[in-house]
Amino acid sequence: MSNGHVNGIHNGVDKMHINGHLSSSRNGNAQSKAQRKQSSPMMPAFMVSAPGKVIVFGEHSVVYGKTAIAAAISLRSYLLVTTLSKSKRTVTLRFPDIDLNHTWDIDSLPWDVFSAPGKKKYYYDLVTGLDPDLIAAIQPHLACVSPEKPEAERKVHQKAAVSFLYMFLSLGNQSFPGCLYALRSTIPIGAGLGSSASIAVCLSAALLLQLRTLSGPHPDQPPDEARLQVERINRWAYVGEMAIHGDMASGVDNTISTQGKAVVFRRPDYSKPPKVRPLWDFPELPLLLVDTKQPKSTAHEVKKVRMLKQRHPELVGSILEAMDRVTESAAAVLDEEEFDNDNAECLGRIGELMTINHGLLVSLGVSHPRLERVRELVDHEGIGWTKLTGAGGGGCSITLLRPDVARDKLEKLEDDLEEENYQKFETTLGCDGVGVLWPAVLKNGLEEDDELGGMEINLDKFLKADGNEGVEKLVGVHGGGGEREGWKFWRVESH
Ligand SMILES: Nc1ncnc2c1ncn2[C@@H]1O[C@H](COP(=O)(O)OP(=O)(O)O)[C@@H](O)[C@H]1O
Ligand SMILES: C[C@@](O)(CCOP(=O)(O)O)CC(=O)O
Repeated sequence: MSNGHVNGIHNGVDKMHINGHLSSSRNGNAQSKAQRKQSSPMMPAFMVSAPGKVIVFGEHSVVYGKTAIAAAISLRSYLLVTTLSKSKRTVTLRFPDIDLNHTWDIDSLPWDVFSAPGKKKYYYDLVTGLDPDLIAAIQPHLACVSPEKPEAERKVHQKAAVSFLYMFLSLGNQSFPGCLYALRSTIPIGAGLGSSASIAVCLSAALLLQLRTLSGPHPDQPPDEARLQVERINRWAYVGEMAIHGDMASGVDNTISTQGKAVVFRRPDYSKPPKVRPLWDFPELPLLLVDTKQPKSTAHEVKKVRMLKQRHPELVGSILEAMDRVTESAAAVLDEEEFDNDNAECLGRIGELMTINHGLLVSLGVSHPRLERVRELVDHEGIGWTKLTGAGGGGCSITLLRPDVARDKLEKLEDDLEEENYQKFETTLGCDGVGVLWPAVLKNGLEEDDELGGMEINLDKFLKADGNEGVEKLVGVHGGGGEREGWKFWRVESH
């Protein structure tokens, strides 16, 4: 780890004090004056951001240790973290996309349960399952979240809240400063594009930054060090994902959201970290991303497959095995040096594998008539190859477009989709992973290290920003390539 200030944050030995190793503020004088951490100035407001993803191959089979290929997309979540003055002992989530605004009194949270011997976890721990006692301790603090809302909305709120509270209570301690976490996302919610994972990644990165346990990102950081930071963020984001989806979550969503670009992912042993192979040269595939606008539940679809597997272990086992072969074949094709994303034959090979993958997903029962309708429209016109992406049961599909497809055919498809209430998304694959804007100030063309100027991202404006465009403009995303001024990313590539 590098020393000194990184990104304006101290790192190094003092993190141990903050993350609970030495701190014992609740029993007063146990800590000697000499050991006590010097009071530090209030942190500036800062932002973190993490992308959504598409699973190109291997959803569901990945839950059973098979291979998946996933790529980060340009749709992202943005989290603005504001530290409150010392006297304010509250923590607030303001997530206007889902109309959630909830405040907990920090001192009323179940710190004793989370810091009990055998329960306490540290920022460097690998947590591979949720602790039922800790989940139980959180329940009373969820019960008060949006009690007046209809059941469906309440569930969405509680998922976000449980993910946050589990991470906050595991990583933090009672002397954590009062904070406000404001979140906006350009990723459609619950559409199979990894909205929950991107939020878990933002929250994990924010908490680890607040605890001063991360170094960087900074431009001259060695890739090994950057990888360690990204690994830590990912581990805790996985905990947040499990809190939403249960222990069956494979971790592919949070991994691609943290790391960015594209990855070949496998988790054969859930007690160990996954095996992740980055695909640095992931080709710019001509993809059409379509949201069916049919709500789905990942947990429900994953459970359906589990039950099917219990009823037909051998049959489902062989389907999962076939899915693994499809993904491995696709990885091999994408890895070929001569793979050319403008070449019809190359695309056809990937397209064929997508069609097979989709067929296998259908046989597991995770498609939906609205997904099949997209496939029908695309197949009828011979436009490309379509598969569902994510958990299925609704959500999104991806279509790999033939390079020679006539413009008018494509326009007709787009019109048909619009008429039938589908939403098309323009997005790029292989985008950056988790990023940090520290402090939350846009330089407006000034030099990076110019201390004098810049425009602070205003909380109120952020909360009220109009749609995806408004959010992106406010956080400094501009230009067709999604350039972001001032944002920094952990650079893990070593080539
Ligand atoms: N923009 C958002 N603001 C707040 N919470 C969100 C947002 N997007 C997603 N979430 C949380 O993530 C959950 C969706 O997770 P999930 O069903 O896995 O969908 P996805 O497939 O998009 O990841 C929601 O119920 C909500 O708790
Ligand atoms: C179905 C699954 O493979 C992917 C789920 O993706 P999403 O939540 O629909 O974005 C589940 C998992 O990998 O944990």
